[in-house]
This record gives sequence, C-alpha cells and structure tokens, in this order.
Amino acid sequence: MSALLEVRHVTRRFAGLVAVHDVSFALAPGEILGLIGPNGAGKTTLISLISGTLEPSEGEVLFDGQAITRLPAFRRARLGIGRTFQIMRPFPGLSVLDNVAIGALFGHRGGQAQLARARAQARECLDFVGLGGFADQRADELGGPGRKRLELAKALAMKPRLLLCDEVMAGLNHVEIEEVIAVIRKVREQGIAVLVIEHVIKAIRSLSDRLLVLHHGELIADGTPEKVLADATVVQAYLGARRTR
Ligand SMILES: Nc1ncnc2c1ncn2[C@@H]1O[C@H](COP(=O)(O)OP(=O)(O)OP(=O)(O)O)[C@@H](O)[C@H]1O
Repeated sequence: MSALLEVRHVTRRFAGLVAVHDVSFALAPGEILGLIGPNGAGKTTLISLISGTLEPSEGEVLFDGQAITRLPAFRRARLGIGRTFQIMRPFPGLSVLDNVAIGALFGHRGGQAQLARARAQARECLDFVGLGGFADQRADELGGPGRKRLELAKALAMKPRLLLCDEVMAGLNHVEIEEVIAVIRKVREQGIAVLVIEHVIKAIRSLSDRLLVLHHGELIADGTPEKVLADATVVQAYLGARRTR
C-alpha cells in the first residue's frame, strides 16, 4: 500500500542542539506506528515537524504524495493531520462539547461551517472516546484521564486521516490505558493512520503494528514490536533503564 506520510531525511536543530537527526520513515493508511525513546530523544519534536508547529532544518515531509514541509500547521490540519498535545490546554471556560466543536469548525477541509453542525459532530466524537456524559461540563472540571480523552476527541473532530498522539496514556491507570487502547484501535478501524508516542511499553507493544525508536535524535530501530524490543541496541539505549510495565 502506498504511504500516507513520508518523512525523508528530516533534521531539526535548536541553536547548537540537534533534536532530530536525519530521520526517515513512512506510514501507511490504517497503520499504527509506535514511537518510543528516552526523555529528550526528539519524539515530540518529530511530531511537531509532521503537524507543522515546527519546520525542519533539513529534509522533507510528504503527506499523500504532496510536499508539506513548509506548510503552516492549520493548512496541514485541513489536509487531514490531527494531533494531541502532551501539555493539555483546554479552553477552560468552555464546555467539554464546545472544546471539541472548535476542532470540528476548523478541521479537515475547512470543517463544519455552522456551529450547530460542529456541535453535533463534536457529540459523536465525545461518544466515540467515552466522554459523552461529560459534554456539558466545563473543560477545566475534567480530571487527568478525562482531559486525555478530550485531547483525543478534539483531534478526531478535525476528521484526520493521520492522528498524532503525544503520550495520551501518561498518568493513566491500567484500566484507563486499556480503554484508550480500545479507542485508538477503533480509530484505525476507520482507516486512519496513527502515530503514537508512549512510554508505557506494555501498551505500545500491544497497540503498534510497527515501532520506531529514537535516541539522541537518531532513529536506531524500525520494525515489529517483538523485533525492536528484543534489539540489543534498543535495550541498552532505552529499555535497560526502565521497568517494562
Ligand atoms: N523549542 C525548543 N528550543 C530548544 N530546544 C528544544 C526545543 N524543543 C525541544 N528542545 C530540545 O530538543 C530535545 C528533544 O526534545 P523533545 O521534547 O522532542 O524530546 P522527547 O523525546 O519528546 O522527550 P520527552 O519524552 O521528555 O517528552 C531536548 O533536548 C529538548 O530540550
């Protein structure tokens, strides 16, 4: 199957620091790709280079065969790239529903033109992630697990073809993690490609079709979870220092 996303020899420097160095990979429609690596390895930077909140210093990003390397984030969102943020900042005074409706208004292909329709679409997304019962609550009244789901619902409301998830399971308990895994699997069943950054190894192992490992900004492994998690370089660089929860 041809790639939906292609990252070609992408490098990103911040002054003297090379956060991402010569990274290349491709992602097919409906594929779930896990991205792991130690703190500071460059994972969030890589997602930002794909979503457009950062531009690469070198290299190219292609979406559906089109170069998007220099497109601003809102244009990429309209092409169908949605993301969640590690640091969650819902609009605090707005309801949970309206936080998601904003995504529906500004998302894929210009989004829904009218607020009523955007709200209807937002309601579907809240049901999809299991937050339907919280629609009318203020967003800042949600607890941590609810905010993670809200991030997912906001990204899904933009009707993405590619969903970038930045640590949507961090801080969740085992039951909550299983619930989020089920949501991401349902997302994939709709043919949406998913790139997931996660430190919870057990979750990423069961969820991912393929795993990438970043270390000091370099891609040190790309393959099936079984192969990658048994790789001696990966064990030494990352897993050795962690408990595989
Ligand atoms: N805007 C920035 N300006 C300067 N340095 C940055 C910036 N963003 C990230 N960095 C640096 O780039 C490196 C990679 O950071 P990044 O946040 O991408 O890592 P990460 O793998 O997502 O880490 P974590 O698992 O802790 O979230 C780090 O050394 C970080 O300090």
